[in-house]
Amino acid sequence: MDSVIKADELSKRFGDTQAVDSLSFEVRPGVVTGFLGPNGAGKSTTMRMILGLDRPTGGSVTVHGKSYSDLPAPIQEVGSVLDAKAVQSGLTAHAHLSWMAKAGGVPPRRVDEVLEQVGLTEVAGKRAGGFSLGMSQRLGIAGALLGDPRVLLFDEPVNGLDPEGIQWVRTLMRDLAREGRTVFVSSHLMNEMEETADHVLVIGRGTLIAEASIGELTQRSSHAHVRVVSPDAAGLNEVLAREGGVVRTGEAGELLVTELDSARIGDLALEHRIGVHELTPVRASLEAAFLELTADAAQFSSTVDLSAAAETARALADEGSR
Ligand SMILES: Nc1ncnc2c1ncn2[C@@H]1O[C@H](COP(=O)(O)OP(=O)(O)OP(=O)(O)O)[C@@H](O)[C@H]1O
Repeated sequence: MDSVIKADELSKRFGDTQAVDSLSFEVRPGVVTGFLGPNGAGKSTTMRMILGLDRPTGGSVTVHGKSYSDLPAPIQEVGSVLDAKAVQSGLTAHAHLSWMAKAGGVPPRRVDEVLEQVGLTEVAGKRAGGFSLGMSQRLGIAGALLGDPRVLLFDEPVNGLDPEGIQWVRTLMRDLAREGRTVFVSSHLMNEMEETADHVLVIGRGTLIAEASIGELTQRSSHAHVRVVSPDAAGLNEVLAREGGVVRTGEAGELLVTELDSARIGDLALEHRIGVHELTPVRASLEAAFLELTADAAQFSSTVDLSAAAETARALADEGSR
């Protein structure tokens, strides 16, 4: 499918800081695309440039082939939450959204619809300034959905949310993508992206370090394997090795097999009349897969900034293990 957001050699310099450095990428509709990178990597600046809030110092970024300022009805094409606390704190939730609707040419009935959608109907008449961070995130999301846009940008949307709020945001993003919308969401947490995104762009020091689908990344990784428990582990080990399996033995005597999938392992066990008590495909964690990917990129690609890749992998792994 055609890309909706397209960055071409996009760059932004603030004084001595190269916040975004010749970044090229495309974001497609119908999936959640994660924008992953450690703090300060340039994610917010990139999102601000997509929304026309920061001017690129080089390159360009477009939405549906146009720069944001050239979109005829921006709020009805692109919805965003950059800073959940950026509401007019003196207004009620309802008044804040009504003001946004009026400014954006959106019918007033949408206000009640989006309040309902984000679960804020009960507190619609309360001042937004008194909202908790979770409620503010919901209000920010209501504002993003107001114009029923086909493109949604979320900058660190789960920061400060409780587990129930996090689950709610994840489900919402997946639902929006399933409706065919383009969902672009930033995070500095690898684990977060693993649960939410279908595809990830990884940036470090303003440059693109890796791009992959989550499935590709975690299934192709050498850390992906099949866990097999058998009363005749030694016999099965021999059979699997003969058929091209690479077998390690785990701490509890289980077999950890790569190069053969679970169906083939099950068939071979049956053929040789060997009992199997457990047969579980285990995906690699995104973290392990990413460390491997950046190591590969460092080995094979001259276009990747090696020290940035290593630094990014380290920073993301540190965050993940915290
Ligand atoms: N208005 C600004 N003036 C000067 N420097 C800036 C400005 N905005 C961002 N920067 C710098 O640009 C770099 C990228 O920042 P950016 O906020 O885009 O990163 P990020 O990946 O979104 O990280 P975070 O999650 O911490 O916001 C950082 O070094 C930051 O200090």
